[in-house]
Amino acid sequence: MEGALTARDRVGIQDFVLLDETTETAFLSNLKKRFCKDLIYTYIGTLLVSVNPYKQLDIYNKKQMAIYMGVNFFELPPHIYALADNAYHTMLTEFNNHFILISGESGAGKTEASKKILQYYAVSCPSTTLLNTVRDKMLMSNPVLEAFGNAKTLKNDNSSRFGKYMDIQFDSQGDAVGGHILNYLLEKSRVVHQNHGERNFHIFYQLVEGGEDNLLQQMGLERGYQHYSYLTQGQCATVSSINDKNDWKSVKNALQVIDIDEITSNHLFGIIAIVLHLGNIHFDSDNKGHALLNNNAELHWVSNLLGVDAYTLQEGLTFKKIDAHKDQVLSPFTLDHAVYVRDALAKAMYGQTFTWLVNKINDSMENKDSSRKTVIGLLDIYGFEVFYVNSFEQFCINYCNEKLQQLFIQLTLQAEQEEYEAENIEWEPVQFFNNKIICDLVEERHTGIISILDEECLRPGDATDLTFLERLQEKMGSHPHFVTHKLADKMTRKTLERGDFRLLHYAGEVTYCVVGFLDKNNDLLYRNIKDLMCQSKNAIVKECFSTMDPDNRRRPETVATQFKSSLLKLTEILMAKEAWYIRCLKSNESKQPGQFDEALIRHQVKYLGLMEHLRVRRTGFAYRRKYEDFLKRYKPLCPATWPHWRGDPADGVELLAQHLGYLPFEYKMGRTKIFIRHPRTLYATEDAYEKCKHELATKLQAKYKGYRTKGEFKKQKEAATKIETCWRGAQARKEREKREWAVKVIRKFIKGYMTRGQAKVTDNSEYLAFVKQSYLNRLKDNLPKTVLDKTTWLSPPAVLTEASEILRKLHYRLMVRKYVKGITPQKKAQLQLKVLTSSIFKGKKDSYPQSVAQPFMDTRISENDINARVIQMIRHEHIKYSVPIIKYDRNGFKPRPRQLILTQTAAYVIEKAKIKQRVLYTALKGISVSNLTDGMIIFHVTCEDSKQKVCRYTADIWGCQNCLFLYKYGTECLLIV
Ligand SMILES: Nc1ncnc2c1ncn2[C@@H]1O[C@H](COP(=O)(O)OP(=O)(O)OP(=O)(O)O)[C@@H](O)[C@H]1O
Repeated sequence: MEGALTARDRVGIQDFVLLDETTETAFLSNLKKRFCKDLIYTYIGTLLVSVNPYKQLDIYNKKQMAIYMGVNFFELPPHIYALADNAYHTMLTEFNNHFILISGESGAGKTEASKKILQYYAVSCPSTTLLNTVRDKMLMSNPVLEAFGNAKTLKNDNSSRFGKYMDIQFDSQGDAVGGHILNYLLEKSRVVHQNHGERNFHIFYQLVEGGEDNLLQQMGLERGYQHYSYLTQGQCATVSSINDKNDWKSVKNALQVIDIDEITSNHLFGIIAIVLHLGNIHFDSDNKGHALLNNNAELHWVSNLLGVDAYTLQEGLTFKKIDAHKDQVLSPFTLDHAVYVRDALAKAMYGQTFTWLVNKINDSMENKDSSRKTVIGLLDIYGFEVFYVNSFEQFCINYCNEKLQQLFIQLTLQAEQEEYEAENIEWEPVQFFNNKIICDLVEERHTGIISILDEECLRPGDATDLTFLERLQEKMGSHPHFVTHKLADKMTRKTLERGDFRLLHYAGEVTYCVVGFLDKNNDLLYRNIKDLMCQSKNAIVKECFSTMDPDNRRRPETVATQFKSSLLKLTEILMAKEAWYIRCLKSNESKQPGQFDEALIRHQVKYLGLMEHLRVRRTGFAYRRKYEDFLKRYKPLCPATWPHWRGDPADGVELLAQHLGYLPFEYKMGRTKIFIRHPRTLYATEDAYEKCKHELATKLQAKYKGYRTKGEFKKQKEAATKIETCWRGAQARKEREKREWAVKVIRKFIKGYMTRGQAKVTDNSEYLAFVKQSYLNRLKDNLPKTVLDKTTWLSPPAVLTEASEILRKLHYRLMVRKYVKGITPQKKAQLQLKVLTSSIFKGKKDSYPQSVAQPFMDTRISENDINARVIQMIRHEHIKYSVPIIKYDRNGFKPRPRQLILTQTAAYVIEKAKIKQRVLYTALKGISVSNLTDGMIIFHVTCEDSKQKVCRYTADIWGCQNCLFLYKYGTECLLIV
């Protein structure tokens, strides 16, 4: 695609600066050559000349946009995208404000150009969801403003009938973050009157053609423009290039995007309906010539839609209220006057609504972030107009174009030449027509046309359009750019009516008809009507009329003066920004594609000052910069100036230029600036800078990374040291605490030791506890292992003497118990025998000691011995083990085995033993020892003895004649049955 485009673009010369000759013929021939090949754009340096092709060209798609993004001006064929992109990038690099002045006559393609630029920014700028919303609002403001502010004229089917200056705000990243629109002088007269072949504003037709049935019904409207007198005066409501039905849908959709909700939209369309109904209100006159309303239905709809009293409205349309002292007098209007008031109301309502709409759009596009932004302004203002009949509106529009041409001259031709002079640059002056003389003719205080018009509007007495003309003639007299029928020579007079005046504009002659000048300039609305509108239920009408002129008593500024002031402000806004120019040329009057009307284009080339601009560009310099700025930007390109140039900036720049290989004719050194002749030289420098920037960036990046890593390392080291210090501190504190604790413990220990003999007090309690614990611990490991070991028991500290003794006893008991438990019945029997023997023989028999170690093989104990021993044993208090014995129940002698601890029941046992003893002595017939090793001693008792209760009783139990007393031993228990 790019290749194809470049190939096509080899036709003609892309930049007029490179033309061999700077004649008008050569210029037009190049323009035509390119136009015939659909190459509608050509440069004059950085100025873009655009010729309206009147056909859709395939050069505005996203692919094309991508090709032009971030590419230097002259690297690609001329295009509006190239200009938009360069303005954008210059704004970003220099961080300053810019504006793109789009000029040309009506129908030359200004609005289209501004739309293309907006679309380009919408696609090329970085986007986020939020930014997309802003972007959509900016884009969608166009169809809304076009619907309400554009109309079909003889020159253009979509002619802007208002001036528009739109600021696109960018943040430092280059994101489009907001927008603001300034609107200038809407051609309100079109609401009530259209010339033949022209239409009212598009929105009226869109509503009656595309509006939904119920909406139309609600507003009392009928489908079709033919029902409305405000829409039929031009007799050309249907236009082939306009599709009102589709446009209606787009507008409704766009209103939503710009945050206008359904209720507000209905109020907005309600106003359109009110205007249409107003247009259908007709008046008759009574026999006194006073106006009478003859169409109550329309009045009803107007009052209904406005939400005001119908009678008051009727009164306002047919009477003037005059304050006479404290009373109010109603003065009836003539028929013409009533029509005038009706139209004035319709115009005011539409005009105010348009301003409201612009404000609403501004609200929705507003960026509330207060950070600094740069802007690119787009100025799309109505182009120079010459109609068959030109009125006050054309006068204002053409005055506006004069001002813009003046600005162009000031910023390009004049300023440029003055600068060369000031900078001492050799220069061959280029002659150009300075239109300041015409601007002065229109706007000069006291003597300008606007001042005279205002005077006529404001002076008391019967001022009329004709008296205004007379005053003009008086004051302007011999001005070379002003002619009237009276002042003209014979030849010219033929072309002028008596009520006309002619201005020789920079773009050509325009004859203005003075009729309506005073009324349009006054733009008055009677107070009673205004007050009534303030009471309207339609929120927009109410808001608009309430804020109209807050100071009700002061006469508002005239329309022309307001317009003059707003243009002055606009000039100031533009002068503070860097300018980019698009000069639009109309290719033919009949809006036909492929037609290159040479005469028409020659005329435009002439009045737009393109030849002069070309000459200045060719002999002049494309680029200039202050030495300091130039050096600041490009110093990295030369080792001598990088990184710092300490000497005179001019010398630094000279060195830089030489290092970059600038040829002597390519640049000039001025007093404070360097002037570079061709953009190519600058772009080559810029490319070298970009390349160098990358290298520098890599170096910087490396340095920065190193610096950051170092910093990071330093930080880490510092952190480590800190942590270490903290940790050490914590450790030291811990150590100190430990030591303190140890000291305390030792101190306590010593104190405890010193007072160990005393009763337990605070000072020795811990020590004693320690001593106890350590004694018990030691004791635990050093307990005597055998029952016979009587020496091993550790000697206790004083505090534990008693406890130690108890423990010792317990331990021995436990050992004894264990020992006893571990004794086999045989061994037990042996032992018992041994014990018995010991009690019998110890100390009595010489051989006794030797017998102790000898196990008994049989018993040689006499029955009496045993008997006596048993009794002794029973009596023995040291039997400490539980013994199951028979307890004799006194009531019935029922045996009941009972577990008794003998130590606790010694008395009882003894008592029983006595009984037994008695039994034994009386009933015992003999004792025998079992031959078996069952450890049984058998007591033989006679059972016949009836007195022997025990025996009898035992016999009951055993069921035998011979009662058995079984005395079982050999276990730890003693059993008596
Ligand atoms: N680049 C273009 N490509 C195709 N058609 C174009 C182009 N520029 C303009 N036109 C056609 O010319 C018509 C008039 O253009 P535009 O409305 O931009 O003129 P204008 O200079 O803004 O006029 P006015 O001053 O009356 O508003 C457009 O409706 C469109 O049909």
